[in-house]
Amino acid sequence: MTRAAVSVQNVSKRWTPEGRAPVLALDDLSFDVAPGEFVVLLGPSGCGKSSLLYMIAGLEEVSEGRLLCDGEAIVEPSAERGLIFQEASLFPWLTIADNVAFGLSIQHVLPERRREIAVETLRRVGLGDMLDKKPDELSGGMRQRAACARALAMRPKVLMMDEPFAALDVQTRARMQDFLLQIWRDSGASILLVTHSIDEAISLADRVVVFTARPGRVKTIVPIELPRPRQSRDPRYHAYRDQFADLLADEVDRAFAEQEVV
Ligand SMILES: Nc1ncnc2c1ncn2[C@@H]1O[C@H](COP(=O)(O)OP(=O)(O)OP(=O)(O)O)[C@@H](O)[C@H]1O
Repeated sequence: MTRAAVSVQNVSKRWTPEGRAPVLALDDLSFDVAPGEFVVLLGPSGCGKSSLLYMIAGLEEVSEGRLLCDGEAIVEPSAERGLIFQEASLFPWLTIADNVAFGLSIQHVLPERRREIAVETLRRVGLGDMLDKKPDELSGGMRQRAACARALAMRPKVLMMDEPFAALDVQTRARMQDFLLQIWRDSGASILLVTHSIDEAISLADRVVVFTARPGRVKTIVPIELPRPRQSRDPRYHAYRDQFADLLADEVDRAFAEQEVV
């Protein structure tokens, strides 16, 4: 049997904000991500999606349960598990090529090889002409592609993305989704992507993990059985859209109700 790229086993996360009562963000979550699988996490605001990514990235500890990457317990950050945020977190004082090369220096790649890998990866994401530009000279979509290049250069087994396209306009977002599917196929990495967008989930995912309102639990896991590229005109696409809208409606109501009580 193939080992899961990521295995989430009965994971709970409790945050204890200073001077306030503990918050149970995630409660007894279990699911696996297969090697090369594209999994989307969908759920109402505050249900713990980002918390889960931080824990898989090794930036936060689980309160209970176990997290494994390729059969090994996750105890700290690793180049095997890249994390990309909504706003590309590039160093503004470094060129795009140096931003990509910087991650490789942490991996102890020899300096001459770093530049080569950076150039090669930036070409793959269509930024071969932008090597010596600084991040603020690029558009939002280009900065996100540079952030993808920085993560991909490390050859991660798992690429995690926290609402990576939420700040982009509709057209750029659609192009970035196509771009992401292309690099996903090329790299063979597993992807775990958080989104609030039902359409993004249907366009991208092999499987969608739907979370309940906080504390986040797995409400259901829906495989998207549509050929790629996915056509929003397809009646089956509409059926998925209705299914997710119904699944989320109850949870969003619950999340609001809780906020009103607080
Ligand atoms: N560093 C932290 N310290 C304390 N509480 C936190 C921390 N990070 C998250 N939380 C709390 O955990 C809960 C889940 O937050 P999280 O950001 O993981 O949810 P989310 O599903 O990603 O939300 P959104 O979709 O709005 O980004 C929230 O109640 C949040 O306030």
